[in-house]
Amino acid sequence: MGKRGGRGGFKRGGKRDNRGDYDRQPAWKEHTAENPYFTEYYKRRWRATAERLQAQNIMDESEWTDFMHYAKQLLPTSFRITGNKSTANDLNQHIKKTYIPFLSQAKLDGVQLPPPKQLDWYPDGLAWQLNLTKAQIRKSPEFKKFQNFLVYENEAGNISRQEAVSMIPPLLLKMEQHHSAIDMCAAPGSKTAQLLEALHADPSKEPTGLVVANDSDNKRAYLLVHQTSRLPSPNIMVTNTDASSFPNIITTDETTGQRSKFLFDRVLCDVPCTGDGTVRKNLEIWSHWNANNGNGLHSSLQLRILNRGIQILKPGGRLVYSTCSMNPVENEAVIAAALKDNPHMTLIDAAQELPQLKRKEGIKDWKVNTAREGVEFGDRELLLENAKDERERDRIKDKLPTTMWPPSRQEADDMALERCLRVYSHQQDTGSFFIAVLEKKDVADKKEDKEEKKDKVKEGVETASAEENKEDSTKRPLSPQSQKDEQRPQKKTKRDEPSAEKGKVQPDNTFKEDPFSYMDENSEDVKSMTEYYKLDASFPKRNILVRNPHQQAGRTIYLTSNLVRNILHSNDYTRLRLISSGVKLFVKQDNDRAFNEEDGAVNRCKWRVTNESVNFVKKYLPSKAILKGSPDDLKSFIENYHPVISTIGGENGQLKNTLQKIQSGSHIVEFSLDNGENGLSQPVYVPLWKSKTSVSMMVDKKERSALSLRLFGEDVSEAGRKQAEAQKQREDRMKAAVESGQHQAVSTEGAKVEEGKTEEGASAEAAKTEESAQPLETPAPAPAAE
Ligand SMILES: C[S@@+](CC[C@H](N)C(=O)[O-])C[C@H]1O[C@@H](n2cnc3c(N)ncnc32)[C@H](O)[C@@H]1O
Repeated sequence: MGKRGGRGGFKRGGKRDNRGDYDRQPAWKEHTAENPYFTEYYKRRWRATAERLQAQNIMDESEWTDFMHYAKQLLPTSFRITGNKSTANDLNQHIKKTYIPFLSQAKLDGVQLPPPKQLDWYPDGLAWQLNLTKAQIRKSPEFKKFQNFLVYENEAGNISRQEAVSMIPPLLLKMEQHHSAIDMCAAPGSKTAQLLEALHADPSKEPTGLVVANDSDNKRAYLLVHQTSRLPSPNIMVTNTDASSFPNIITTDETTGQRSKFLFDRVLCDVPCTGDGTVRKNLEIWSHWNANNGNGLHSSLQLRILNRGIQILKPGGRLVYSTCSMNPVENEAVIAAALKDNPHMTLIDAAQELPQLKRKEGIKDWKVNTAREGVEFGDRELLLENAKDERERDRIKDKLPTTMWPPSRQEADDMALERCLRVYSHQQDTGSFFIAVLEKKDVADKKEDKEEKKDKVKEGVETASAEENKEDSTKRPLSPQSQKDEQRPQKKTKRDEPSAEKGKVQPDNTFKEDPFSYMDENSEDVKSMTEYYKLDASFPKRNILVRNPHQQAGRTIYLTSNLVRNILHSNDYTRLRLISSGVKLFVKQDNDRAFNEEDGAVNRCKWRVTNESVNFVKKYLPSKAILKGSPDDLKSFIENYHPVISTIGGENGQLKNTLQKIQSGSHIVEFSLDNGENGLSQPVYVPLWKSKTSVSMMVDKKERSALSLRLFGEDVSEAGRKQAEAQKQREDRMKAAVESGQHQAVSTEGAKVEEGKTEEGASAEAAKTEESAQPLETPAPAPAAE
């Protein structure tokens, strides 16, 4: 989160100097939900002159106790139902019909436990909150079952654990299927997932938009590759750059060949922040919190990222800036500075959007912690006046730019800073969050704006607009005023080098990704794929991507959208620091000996459809090329990884007859599974690999288990059986230990295992390795009999 450690130097009880209290912050007691500096910063309790009663004035005095009460409670779990609209509504109905009734009866020690509740402000009721402790869940058989269901569905990518308030920014971005969006600071990717869902909301339409998920941290960028693969999309690009100098993207008009700068319809700046809105989840923030951290982030990163976001936003486009901090220096101050510098940007009144969401208005006045300069809430001009020499003056200018201070009341009113949204923990039992929704005036508005400005200039109200001169320079991220004030050199990035400015690509030796190239649509490999699968002529053959410079099919073949293809043709991927794009389309299946040696096979094709691409590929197949299966058939595939064909679906299985007749290789099966309650009203499509006498369903084990749970009420898969066995063994061990008087030691161990299971979620995702990011689609080995 870009948090910085507090500066050392002043120990608790150490020598006092004149620098004020905030800078004396000691290494506070580990993980105590208290921090007097936090309280003093947001609400002063002492020296209670009327003006100082609340240092930042972020909420009414009367609310503070309530706020602190919630801030000290652990955060309830919240989750969203993911996927397109119809599958998400299905699963939501399943939760309501299958789980809520019996969870509403659940009691612990005779006391009724609160069932999960829908977040009333979230569209279509697709987000839920569960307010129980881990221990309560563990002890309640009903909730334990529900927890198990959540874990499986989360792993299968059908639900996503996400902090409730973190769901707000993408909703306010109003992403549609034709929009191109960039998530500038995207990892671990929960908001990117929401953008992708919006892009694919209507499964009957092929989206023309784009989602670029960017993060400057290399490891976290790979986490994005994993996270975005949960919602496979040909319209995704994952990049690994510093958002404050995000490179210009070029696109080429296919008819005229004209190259132009690409701008986004939607920009999300969910910037690194001090994170004090997440204290209910990240307890360590209580001990590390320090007002200086917010000061440091304001100009070094947050404002620079926002300014770059504004530069790459299309006129008429929408931008959301958000932080999980309550600090006005990281919030309204950044927005005010950006608005001053970009008169073509306006704050949108989002009062009517998400009407059920309780929120407070943005603030127009705040104070800046200047304790390091010896005055607690100092005035910048006075500090500069009192500086003892030029060096100190330069340091103050550098550390405390003017943009940190509030604009004049008139300016704040003109900017309508009250339109920013502040959401606090006590309002609806969540974390705290800050969101600002901005819009870039479109061309028509701009004309009006210019006219208006001319009039103003005539009237002598304003001098020429900075907007006309606004260039897309990564070297001028701060406002003209602050530039003038600061006269300090900006940190240089590689892209700031003169040759980069002239369009020459600087070799970046730190970037080691394999190249991206598109296959020749007339190549033998592409022909073999299209002929074998009988792909419709509308299949976008020219968008088949490979990861080598030779346009040759490697082990994995990807599919991208037209727009991604255009971008990849028009830009050097190393300049964009592109690390992945598109959806995994086919994987080479070349280790099935029986298949390779099979006699008489026509159009033998070694490219098998992946589970990620099955829903795209099936749209281009003639309907008779899609096999049909029943719930019994599916059960055979879930129970056994490589069932022998003759055993599939029991005695009356239809699918086995078809499988016995068709040639070996990759096939797609449609399962109609709706029983009115399982939340599977849409057919489920899965890829199969048929070998000589056996078949494998190429679906990873987590998804098998989730399907099994929905269909049969239990996990009948091999993995599920093993897990159940392990659980039973643990319980037996615990029982034995209790009997032999070692209860304490073993139950702790048991609890740890359970916790590990229940903690699978956004934060646990972060720890996942690349290995686990790979789907567990192991190619079917030829059965022993073959
Ligand atoms: C608040 S988190 C983003 C959370 C994310 N939007 C989500 O909802 O899952 C901030 C992210 O910004 C990244 N970051 C920090 N500095 C950055 C920069 N200069 N450019 C791009 N990303 C940056 C961090 O690595 C971190 O992943």
